Amino acid sequence: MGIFSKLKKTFSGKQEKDQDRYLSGLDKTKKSFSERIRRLALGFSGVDEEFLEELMIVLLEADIGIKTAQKIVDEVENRAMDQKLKSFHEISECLIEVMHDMYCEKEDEPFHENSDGPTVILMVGVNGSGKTTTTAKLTKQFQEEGKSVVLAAADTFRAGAIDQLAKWADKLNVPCIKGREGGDPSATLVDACRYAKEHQMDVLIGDTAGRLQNKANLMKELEKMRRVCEREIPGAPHEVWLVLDATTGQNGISQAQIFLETTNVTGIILTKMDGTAKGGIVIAIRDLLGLPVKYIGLGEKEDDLRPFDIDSYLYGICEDLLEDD
Ligand SMILES: Nc1nc2c(ncn2[C@@H]2O[C@H](COP(=O)(O)OP(=O)(O)OP(=O)(O)O)[C@@H](O)[C@H]2O)c(=O)[nH]1
Repeated sequence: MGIFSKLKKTFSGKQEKDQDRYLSGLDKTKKSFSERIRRLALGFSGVDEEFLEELMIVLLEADIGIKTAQKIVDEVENRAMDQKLKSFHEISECLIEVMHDMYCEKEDEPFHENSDGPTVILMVGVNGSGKTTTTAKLTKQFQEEGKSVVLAAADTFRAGAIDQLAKWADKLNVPCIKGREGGDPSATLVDACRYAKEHQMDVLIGDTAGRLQNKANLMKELEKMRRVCEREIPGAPHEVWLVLDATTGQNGISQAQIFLETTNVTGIILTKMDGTAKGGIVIAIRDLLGLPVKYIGLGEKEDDLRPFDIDSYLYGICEDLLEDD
């Protein structure tokens, strides 16, 4: 069964709330991606140089990035030759299949849950990427799984960041360990780890500052945070999630690379997917950074976060093309 039939079988007609949010959150990407692919169909007369060039442009417009886009184009060309694909429908299905296979090439590690005490998650990323909002959204998700959560407002750098997280904590009714503005974020994390152990919390989420002004400083700060967490709770931090703003496109990938060079990131959370037509960045992240996209942010409310799933994502961006089937 081809990927189009598989996606249709899995998702068509499903009216669940979760899936609706996934689809509406990807609406901008879907509209522009499907529209551009359909435009490609107009002048299609086979997989020739002109077609491959146009396909490359479509992928770049979706923010897949030049390296990854080139790989996809080459692979579509190879498969089209090997499998003697002729019609535009076959080619567009092959394209989605190549994107799927590229994402699935690497296996995802499951959530590193600490079976022996609180699971510590550190949120890292540049200012404004959505760390604080995502921390709140994650809190809600863990609460829905029946887990207790404590927050650590370890962004002691940005004025107002502590209050912002504390407000979310009030709203979600979870404890929040607050640092002092301008204070040492590691000290806040130590307090939070101790609180989590003492109160037998399931999850501790640490919202950190996103300073990128100097790689050496960032490295030092992140290393210290890891060290103090590990000292308080062996194996912590169990996850370090890098929050990236999808609307910053390829720029976001460069930022990510700096974080990857400075600390052991275990996953990506891509925010503001609802605000961009360039959702192809998911594929570029996977290809260039090798990291799984754990969650995607699809809005500003606490419910607007979904675990990333490659099939739902591909269905979300190519749903209109399936109708052409
Ligand atoms: N549309 C949309 N907006 C989002 C999403 N995630 C976060 N935002 C908004 O992005 C803005 C920045 O989010 P914050 O959570 O404050 O970002 P931050 O990384 O904590 O920022 P600093 O505290 O400055 O480091 C806020 O206005 C959020 O409401 C999302 O998935 N979709």
